Amino acid sequence: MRRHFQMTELPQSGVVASSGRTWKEHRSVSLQILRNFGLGKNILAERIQEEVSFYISSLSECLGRPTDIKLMTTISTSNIICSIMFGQRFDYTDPSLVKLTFLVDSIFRTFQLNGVVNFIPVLQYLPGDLFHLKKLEADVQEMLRLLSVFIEACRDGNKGDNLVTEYLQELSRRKENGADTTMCENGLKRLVFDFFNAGTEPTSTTIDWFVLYMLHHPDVQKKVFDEINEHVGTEREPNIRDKPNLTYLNAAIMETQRLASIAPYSLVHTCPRDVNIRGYTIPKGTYITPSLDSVLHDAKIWGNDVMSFRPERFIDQEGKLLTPEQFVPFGVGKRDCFGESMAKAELFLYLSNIFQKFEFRPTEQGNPPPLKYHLGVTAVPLPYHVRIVSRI
Ligand code: HEM
Repeated sequence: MRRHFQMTELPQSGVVASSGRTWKEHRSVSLQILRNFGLGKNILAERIQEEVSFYISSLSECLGRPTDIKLMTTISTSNIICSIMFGQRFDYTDPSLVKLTFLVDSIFRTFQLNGVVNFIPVLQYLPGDLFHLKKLEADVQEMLRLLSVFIEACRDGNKGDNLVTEYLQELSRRKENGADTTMCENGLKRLVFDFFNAGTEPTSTTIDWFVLYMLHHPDVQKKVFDEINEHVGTEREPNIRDKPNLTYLNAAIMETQRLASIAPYSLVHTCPRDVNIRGYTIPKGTYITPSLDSVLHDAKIWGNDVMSFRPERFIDQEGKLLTPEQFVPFGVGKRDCFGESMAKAELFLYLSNIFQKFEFRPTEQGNPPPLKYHLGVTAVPLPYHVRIVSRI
């Protein structure tokens, strides 16, 4: 179960923060819709690949000069989720998309900070905005307003495959059949809000961390490129069918997810009933904050070099990729990440394509930016600049 957030404007539905019947129905309907669009198949990969081409063009415009790639990356990953939800992608300078991207960043930054208000609700009545609750409310309202415009634009039905139209059609079908459903207009709004946030920021932040680690480990960056060069070459773009052959890149992505541990406290759960674990009773309704860090950074699992960046730990002696069960960046159990397979396809396609075409260097030779981060819902590297050099 999820906990109930102290938010006034956000409909209590969708997938991320709902529980019980509402969660079950919204998760399964969404999964069905995304499967019809090709989740887990190459059709979705082709949509991602198309967006990656636009991203590469954008990076190409920044060659040679110090560049902060974060905004571009977030806009690009949000475009993939837009194409799924609304059946269209947007130009990187589209004012609504740029605004939405800033709002995602702001919401992820402030959500964890004001979490304390959920544990001690009386704090929300303190004067001022110490826990940024008012700011969060304003950001959420603005995001809902902008997303509602995109939702409305889907109602005329000429946007191609999209989640909004499919949801509305399924809702009508269930109503016509007299089904007892939790689906409703507010449920759609909340679903779109959930997917826009969850589907944009963690992927973009992982790419941001990967590039940062490559600045610190040029030897790893070289091996990533050499592997791409050997198995794909530079004449064609890497595609999803290359994934099984690029073992070192896959391992470097996993090592980034392990070490950066971008969702260190996952999402808060609520205990659905009294549970007894090793002699301790956890009463029904207790908030549970899973610590993914405690697994991803456990020296007993990963060895004494647990805090070093070493992709080889995910490769066995025969050169095959290892996926230990303790590799849990997407959470575990029934409420694990809904978008795991999509995120894995995105990370592979973005990173194989950009590291095939570019070398990323620190702006000051031998002096990479610090591995420091801001902790909100996710751990986001502090803004940094890179110098992008073309390999082709
Ligand atoms: C590298 C990228 C990503 C990471 C590291 C990540 C990680 C996570 C984590 C840790 C959770 C919480 C699991 C729990 O509560 O136990 C989660 C939930 C979720 N994620 Fe992701 N995620 C990523 C990308 C995505 C994408 C691309 C989507 C696209 C739709 C997505 C959609 C969701 C949703 C809807 C939930 C809530 C699931 C539920 O409550 O049933 N995520 N994710």
